[in-house]
Amino acid sequence: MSILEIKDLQMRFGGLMALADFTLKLPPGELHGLIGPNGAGKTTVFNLLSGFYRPTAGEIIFQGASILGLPPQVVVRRGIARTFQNIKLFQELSVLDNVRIAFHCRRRTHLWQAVLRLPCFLAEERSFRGQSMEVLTALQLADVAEDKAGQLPYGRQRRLEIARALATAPKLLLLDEPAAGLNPHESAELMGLLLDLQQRYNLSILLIEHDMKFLMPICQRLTVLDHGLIIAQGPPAAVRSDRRVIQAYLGEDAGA
Ligand SMILES: Nc1ncnc2c1ncn2[C@@H]1O[C@H](COP(=O)(O)OP(=O)(O)OP(=O)(O)O)[C@@H](O)[C@H]1O
Repeated sequence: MSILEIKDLQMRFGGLMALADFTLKLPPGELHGLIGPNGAGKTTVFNLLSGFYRPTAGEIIFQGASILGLPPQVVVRRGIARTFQNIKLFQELSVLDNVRIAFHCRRRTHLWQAVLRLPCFLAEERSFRGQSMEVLTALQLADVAEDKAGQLPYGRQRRLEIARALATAPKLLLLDEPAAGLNPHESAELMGLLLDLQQRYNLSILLIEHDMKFLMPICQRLTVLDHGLIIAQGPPAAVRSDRRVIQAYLGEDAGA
């Protein structure tokens, strides 16, 4: 069974068809790449999956149930977490607190229990702190847990965004250009780290990335969008040699 099934998804903004007939079945544990030129509709797919937009047509089934029309905070609790193209951290808070905040959506104790500092609240806090440190360790950020997020080098801020998404205990992780702004060495390191996370947390991952070089070796399959339409879907080798992909997206880099 697929963990995610998207059927004929459509998003229209006034007269602009940003996405049409988008269909994808994602098996559990797949790392799936989403590529295409600027404005092709990639981020729109993420906004639809995470509840930021409501589609004008189509269906999204996640773990056997429709998530259509659910608001973002409910979608997160169902098990879909995302990162953004532009980093959205709490710059003034510590690295650890940025991750601890994300545990909020898993909190079982109530505000009045926090105010009275009841044992159940304190135990939950301790558990969240421990789990946050585990996530930071997985992202190789434990050594900077007490530093301000805004003072981290750019590459580490990108990793912190992923750590924060992981803290919501997702089954499906949506990563919007996680390697944007990284140098080739940092990008390669990040892709290796993503493979580790996929195994460690048993994740399905949908990953938007512009640089095909990094995507090809780590993805099981790819979907290529152009002007809101899927022009190819399949294993990297097949997609790479698809004539429409070469024309629309890869151009002269296809053989590189
Ligand atoms: N909220 C919106 N209102 C109007 N048009 C939008 C909105 N969001 C996206 N679009 C349009 O939909 C199309 C697809 O945009 P989208 O951001 O999904 O592309 P993308 O493939 O992620 O591009 P990029 O690689 O540049 O991030 C674009 O033409 C964009 O201008």
